[in-house]
Amino acid sequence: MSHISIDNLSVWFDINEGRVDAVKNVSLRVNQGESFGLVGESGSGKSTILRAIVGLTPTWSGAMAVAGEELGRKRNRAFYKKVQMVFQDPYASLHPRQSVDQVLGETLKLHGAGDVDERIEKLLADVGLGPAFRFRYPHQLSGGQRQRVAIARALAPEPEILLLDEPTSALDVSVQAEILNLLSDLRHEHNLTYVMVSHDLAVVSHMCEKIAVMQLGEIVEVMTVEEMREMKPKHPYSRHLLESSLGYKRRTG
Ligand SMILES: Nc1ncnc2c1ncn2[C@@H]1O[C@H](COP(=O)(O)OP(=O)(O)OP(=O)(O)O)[C@@H](O)[C@H]1O
Repeated sequence: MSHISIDNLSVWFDINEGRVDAVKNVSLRVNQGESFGLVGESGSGKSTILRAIVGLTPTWSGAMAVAGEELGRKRNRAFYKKVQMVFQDPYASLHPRQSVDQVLGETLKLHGAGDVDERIEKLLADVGLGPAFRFRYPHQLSGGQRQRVAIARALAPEPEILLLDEPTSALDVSVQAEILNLLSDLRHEHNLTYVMVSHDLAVVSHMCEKIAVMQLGEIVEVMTVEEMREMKPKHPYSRHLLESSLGYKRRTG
């Protein structure tokens, strides 16, 4: 059974100028423990798929299921215990007036955890932050450290699935690899399933086993990382994306 299954998902937004069809008839399957990448140009609908899974898009049709349970219109606490999201911008995702202790403590209490002190220290250690970080505020942290705190918060309910929306693109290049390596280690240590959005093919090829290429709201191709590395994408848009990411010019004649 797939850990995440999506069938014929369409998501649209009704705005003043008319209707935006952000995701069109998308189907995908993610197995337990797998890391699944969504790539494609800006505006192709990648983040909208993650937002639809967590219940942040009001208008959608199709079917979505997580761990065999069909998702309805509302998500309950049990859902958020299973599925957590890490956003792109760790500056926006942490409340400036909440210390690390408060951020993690509140999340743990919300999900009914006991031994909160011990769990906070364990979460900090899991994301490579020492106990000294516990009483810091976001403005006292670097971008990479903030993203580590955001990841610790996502891990607090002991989820099965992490949805990662460009988790390193707001960070300095020098810390991007550190955070990606941390996420890889955490996946193996906690047996997590990932769906990761990125427009950087190097990032998804490092992180994911399967990659879906999106264009204009549709998935045009799903390929394995081996197929991608061997330059075997079938769809012309996937080939274009791959070639441009390698900075590599096709010879035309
Ligand atoms: N709340 C919203 N209201 C109206 N249109 C929206 C809304 N959210 C997203 N869209 C539109 O839906 C489309 C898909 O957006 P989405 O953010 O999913 O793309 P993306 O592939 O994740 O892009 P990026 O890589 O730039 O984040 C875009 O045309 C976007 O403008």
